[in-house]
Amino acid sequence: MNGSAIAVSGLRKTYGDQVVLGGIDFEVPEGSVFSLLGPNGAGKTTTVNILTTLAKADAGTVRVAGHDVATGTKDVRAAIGVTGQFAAVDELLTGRENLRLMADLKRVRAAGRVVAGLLERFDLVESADKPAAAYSGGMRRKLDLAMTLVGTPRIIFLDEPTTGLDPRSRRTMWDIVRGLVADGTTIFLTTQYLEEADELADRIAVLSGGAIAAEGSPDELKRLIPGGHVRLRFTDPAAYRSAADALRDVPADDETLSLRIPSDGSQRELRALLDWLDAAGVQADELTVHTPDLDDVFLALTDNTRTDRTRTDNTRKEAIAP
Ligand SMILES: Nc1ncnc2c1ncn2[C@@H]1O[C@H](COP(=O)(O)OP(=O)(O)OP(=O)(O)O)[C@@H](O)[C@H]1O
Repeated sequence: MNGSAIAVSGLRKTYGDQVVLGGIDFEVPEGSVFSLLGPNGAGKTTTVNILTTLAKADAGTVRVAGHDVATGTKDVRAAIGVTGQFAAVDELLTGRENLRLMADLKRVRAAGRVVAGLLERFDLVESADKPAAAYSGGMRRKLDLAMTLVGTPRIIFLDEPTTGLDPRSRRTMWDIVRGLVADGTTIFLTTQYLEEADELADRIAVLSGGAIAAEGSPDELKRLIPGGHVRLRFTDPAAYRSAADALRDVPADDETLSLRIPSDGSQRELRALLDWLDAAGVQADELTVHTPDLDDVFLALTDNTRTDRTRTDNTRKEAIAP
């Protein structure tokens, strides 16, 4: 396998006149986490579908676990696990029965032991004999992932694995993913949560306009874009307007009544900024120091079509002295 779990070259896919993937290339080393990000409609699911043999490419080559997806469909399917697609949870069956069914389908030996091990690992022992219909969203996602792991696939596709989970369940999922990677599993992750990609991914590719707009480690991507900023927020539209007039060259957002001032967030720059605001008679209600994060990378590299951006934790809030 040359150390590559997934190798994609010149991958092209169109629907009618629409070029969804305009010849993309990327490689995922074995035992790593690769995250594909992009605005809604960028082609993430299309890519996952092609890589998992559910859709056909128009051109290019895709090798997964050393097999060409076009000619080695069976071999690819035997090597991969996909959450949310192949491993559909049957609501009427219990967690244990769902796992057992999957184990039987995959002809796993010592199925009872494998199932018991997975229930334990995913902390589902207590609810193992309840129907999946009675599971919470988080438990269902855990069961879904547990079902994906039956047969120990070497490459796992996780399509938005933590959407809708509370922060604790999300962290549990992250720990599970880290455990899988520590065991040598390769993870291909799509997520709406940039914080999740930041936490888990070794490499991230940002898909936009049919091409990979940037690829690199989370830190490399953050270095691609200019530094941080200070955001001033106002509650009074008149105060906002006069501040926007006073600070003419600063990007302003009329909807949120906020101004975005480029800054590295250092104490020296903040002091100078506060002096400048005082001199200009600007009185904001909230001042936020924002260091570059993946949200910034995402917004800089894509067409700003995404509005449901999530905030990462590196935003500090500070009160302005009246
Ligand atoms: N079977 C299909 N027939 C026609 N167009 C399709 C088909 N599947 C996807 N598309 C189009 O291809 C584009 C990419 O869709 P895709 O689902 O891959 O995007 P995505 O990045 O996964 O988006 P999201 O974040 O919303 O899930 C969209 O414009 C979509 O409408």
